[in-house]
Amino acid sequence: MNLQKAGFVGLGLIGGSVAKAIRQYVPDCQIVAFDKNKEALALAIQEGTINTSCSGIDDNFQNCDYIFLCAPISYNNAYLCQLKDVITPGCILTDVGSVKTSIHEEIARLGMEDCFIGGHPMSGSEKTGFVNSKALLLENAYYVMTPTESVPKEKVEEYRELITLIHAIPLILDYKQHDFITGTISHLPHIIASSLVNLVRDTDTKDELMKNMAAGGFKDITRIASSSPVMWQQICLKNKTYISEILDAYIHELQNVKSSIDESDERELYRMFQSSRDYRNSIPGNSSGPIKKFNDIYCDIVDEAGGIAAIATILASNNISIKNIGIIHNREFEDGVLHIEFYDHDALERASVLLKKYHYTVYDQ
Ligand SMILES: NC(=O)C1=CN([C@@H]2O[C@H](COP(=O)(O)OP(=O)(O)OC[C@H]3O[C@@H](n4cnc5c(N)ncnc54)[C@H](O)[C@@H]3O)[C@@H](O)[C@H]2O)C=CC1
Ligand SMILES: O=C(O)C(=O)Cc1ccc(O)cc1
Repeated sequence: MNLQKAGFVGLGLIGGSVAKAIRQYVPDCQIVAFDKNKEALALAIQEGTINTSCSGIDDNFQNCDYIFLCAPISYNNAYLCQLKDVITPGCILTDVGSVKTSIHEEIARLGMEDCFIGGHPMSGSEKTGFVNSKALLLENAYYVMTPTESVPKEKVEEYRELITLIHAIPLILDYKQHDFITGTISHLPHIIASSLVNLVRDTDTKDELMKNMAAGGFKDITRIASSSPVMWQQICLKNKTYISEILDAYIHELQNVKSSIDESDERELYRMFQSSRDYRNSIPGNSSGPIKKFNDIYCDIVDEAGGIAAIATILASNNISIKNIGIIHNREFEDGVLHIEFYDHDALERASVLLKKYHYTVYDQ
């Protein structure tokens, strides 16, 4: 894999995170970027993430090995026409959009299939903007690739290597299959979260008792309702057919629950909660997915000086060596958590038992 120059159109949460990951793992790579937000570009230059800040899709984008489209979906699609005149032979054009069918259709319409591999990192958060971007966002997350039929196989392999290099997990899917899957596991949950929040707002008492009494369950399943409205508006519009189909299936599911409640069907209600609990518990702790064995644990720590040192001391005094340690923030641990990597699985298991004994909350992978 030879990555000398990468271009970014849109340098927000996801574009910024991919650019930072490339900067971290391919430090000599030249990175050029255009974003309509000049502050994001200025910050990216100041932090050393990018080398060149562009005022549009101009000649700076020539000779890129990869160009990443990381703006909201409809802008990515609209920029393809301009990019067609700028990209150099051999350049791979990719995007990070949450929906893939519309960009594949536009690529086909413009006859650009030879250079396009759709992309979608299955990680993110409800936050937006370059300021919130970080290379770690992509770590251990699935990164879906949707190559066209005609893009050279060696280009797909090179892209796969790049994704692995930035510590994400490549997964090749057909773009339609991608849209059906993400419609179910990502787009529907966002719609449910937002509509539930709106239901509470619309039925709350004058003194906002519901809002103030809302407990963990409500907060857990509605965190994503704080996401970018423009992004989710576009996702719903671009994945309209699948989302509509999936909503029908979900409404049917809700109607079944309602019937069970109306009919006081004890057995059916128990079956529903039992089967959902079993399936939910079978989802790996690392929700990004693959059953890949990591020697890592995540541990809550008190936010005060000496918190990390206390843990390091407990481990060291029990002859457990740490390979890597640091605080991370991602979509699973939004408030921050201590990530500890060990050299082997035995060390991980001993550390987990030990830290629990000291009353730390430990999340095993
Ligand atoms: N937020 C998330 O959790 C995830 C988002 N995505 C996809 O990533 C893409 C970007 O989303 P985020 O990074 O989250 O949003 P963001 O709002 O953090 O970043 C978008 C960036 O694009 C720029 N932008 C907007 N319109 C533009 C235009 N016309 N020309 C140039 N730049 C423009 C904005 O200034 C901003 O810096 C979307 O297509 C979304 O579907 C993919 C995975 C996860
Ligand atoms: O924050 C979360 O839980 C998310 O679901 C993030 C997310 C949002 C959009 C995507 O296309 C992929 C991931």
